[in-house]
Amino acid sequence: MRLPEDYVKQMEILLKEEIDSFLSTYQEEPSRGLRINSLKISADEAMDRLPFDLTPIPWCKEGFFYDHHRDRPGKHVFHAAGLYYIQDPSAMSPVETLDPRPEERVLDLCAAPGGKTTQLAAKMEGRGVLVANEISRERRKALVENLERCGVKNAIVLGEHPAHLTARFTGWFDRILIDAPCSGEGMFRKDPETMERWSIRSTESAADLQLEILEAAAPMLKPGGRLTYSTCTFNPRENEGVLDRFLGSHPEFHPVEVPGSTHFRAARPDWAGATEALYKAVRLWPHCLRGEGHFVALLEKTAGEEGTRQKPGKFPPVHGDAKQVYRQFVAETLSTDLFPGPFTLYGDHLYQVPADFPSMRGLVVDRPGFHLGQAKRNHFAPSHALALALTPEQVKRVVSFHPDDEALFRYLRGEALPSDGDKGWTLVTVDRFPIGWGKVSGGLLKNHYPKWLRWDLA
Ligand SMILES: C[S@@+](CC[C@H](N)C(=O)[O-])C[C@H]1O[C@@H](n2cnc3c(N)ncnc32)[C@H](O)[C@@H]1O
Repeated sequence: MRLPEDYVKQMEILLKEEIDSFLSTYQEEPSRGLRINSLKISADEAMDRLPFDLTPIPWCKEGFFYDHHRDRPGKHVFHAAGLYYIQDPSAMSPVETLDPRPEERVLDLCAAPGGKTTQLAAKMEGRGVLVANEISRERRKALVENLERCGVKNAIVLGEHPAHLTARFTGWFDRILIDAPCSGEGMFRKDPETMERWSIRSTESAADLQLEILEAAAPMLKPGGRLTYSTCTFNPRENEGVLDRFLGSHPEFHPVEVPGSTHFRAARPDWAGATEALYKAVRLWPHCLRGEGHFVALLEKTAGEEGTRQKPGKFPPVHGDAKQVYRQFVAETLSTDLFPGPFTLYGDHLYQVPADFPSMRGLVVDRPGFHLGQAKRNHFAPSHALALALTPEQVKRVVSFHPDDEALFRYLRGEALPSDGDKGWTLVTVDRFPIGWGKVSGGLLKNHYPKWLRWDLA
C-alpha cells in the first residue's frame, strides 16, 4: 500500500517510536466485525444460532470479530433478516460512549449508511424518537434500507444541512451523535480511495466543516444533554483541534470521561495545543487493538434553563379512505392493532409518526416516521419495513423456512411458491425471523420481496 508521503511524515512526527508498529498495520488485513441487532435477537442467542466463528469485541457487548476467510456474514440470509450489522469494530465505540436510553430524543446528524443509527436504535429498544439526518441523497438510500432491515420503528430520516435544523430543534434532543465527515485516515486500509482524496488541504477543510457541524448541533442539545463527536481519522486538527476551537467559544460544554475507555488510548490535546480537558476523549489505534481506528469525545452541556420549547408541528392529514384500507389490512393480517398512530400520508404512503414532533415543513424528509405501507384505492400494500419490524406472533399467517431451504432462496430471487396456506398477506420468515411479505391466492404464495433487494443467485 502506497501511503501519501505527507501523511507518513505527519504520523512519524506524532507517533515517534511507535511509528513502525503503526505502519506495519498497513501490511495486515482490516479487522472484520459484526454487531448483533438486539432489536431482533440477543447476543447470547445469536452466539448459539449464527453459523459463524465469533469472538467478542471487548468494548461492545453486541459486537463480535469474525473470520473473513471462513465466513461471509454479509451474504447470509440472517443478514437480510436484520439479525446483525457488519461494522468496523472501532466504529462501534461512539454509540457505546453516547449510550442513549429508551424514550429519549436522539439525533444522529451525519447518519449514512446507518451503522451507528441502527446501533442507537437498538439501545433505544424502539422507544423514543431517533432523528437520522444525512445530507447526501445517494447515501440516504442505504440509510433507509439499513433502518428497515434492522426493524427500526422510531426513526425519522431527514436530508438537511445541519444548520437548517438548528432553529427547528432548539433544545429538543437528549443526545446527539456527530460522526463527522473527515479525511478518513482510519479508512485507508479498508477503502484505498480515501487515500487518493487525502491531502493536508483536505484535512484543513474537513476541520472547518466539522466545526460548522458542531456549531449547528450545539443549540439543539437540551441543557444536561450529551453529545458524542467522533471521526475515523487520526489527524489532531480534525479531532482535538476542532473540539478545542468549539469549546473555546462554548463554555456551556465540557468533556466528560468516555465510559469503557480502559480499552482505548487517551486523546492527544498536546498534539493540537488544545485544552487538557480533552485528555478525557479517546483514540482507538489499529496497532493497539483490532479495529481500523477512531477518535471519540463525549461532551456534556451544563444543566440550566430549558430555553424555548418547540411547538409540535402538524403532519399532512390522512383522508378517510387511506385509514379505512389500512384498518382493513390490520384486521385481516395482524393479531392486534400494533400501530395506533398518529399517522400521516405522504403521497399515498402511510407513516406512523411521533406525537409532539416539531414541524417538518420545508425540510427534506425521506421518512417522516415508520413506513407502514401504501394506501391504494381499495387495498393496502404493507411495506417491507413493516414486515421486518414484526414478530411471527403478531401476524395471522406466517410461513417459516429453514435457512438452508431451497424454497427460501427461490423466494429471495423473487419467485412465487406453491402454497396451501390461507388466502391473504403472509409473513415470510427464516427460522421465525421475518424476511418479507408474500400474498397467498389461488394456491400460490405471490412474491412481494422488494425488487431492489432480490438475490441474484445465477
Ligand atoms: C463518517 S460518515 C457517517 C457514517 C455513519 N455515521 C455510520 O456509522 O454509518 C459522515 C457522513 O457525513 C455526511 N456529510 C458530508 N457533508 C456533510 C455536511 N456538510 N453536513 C453533515 N453531514 C455531512 C457524509 O455524507 C457521510 O455520510
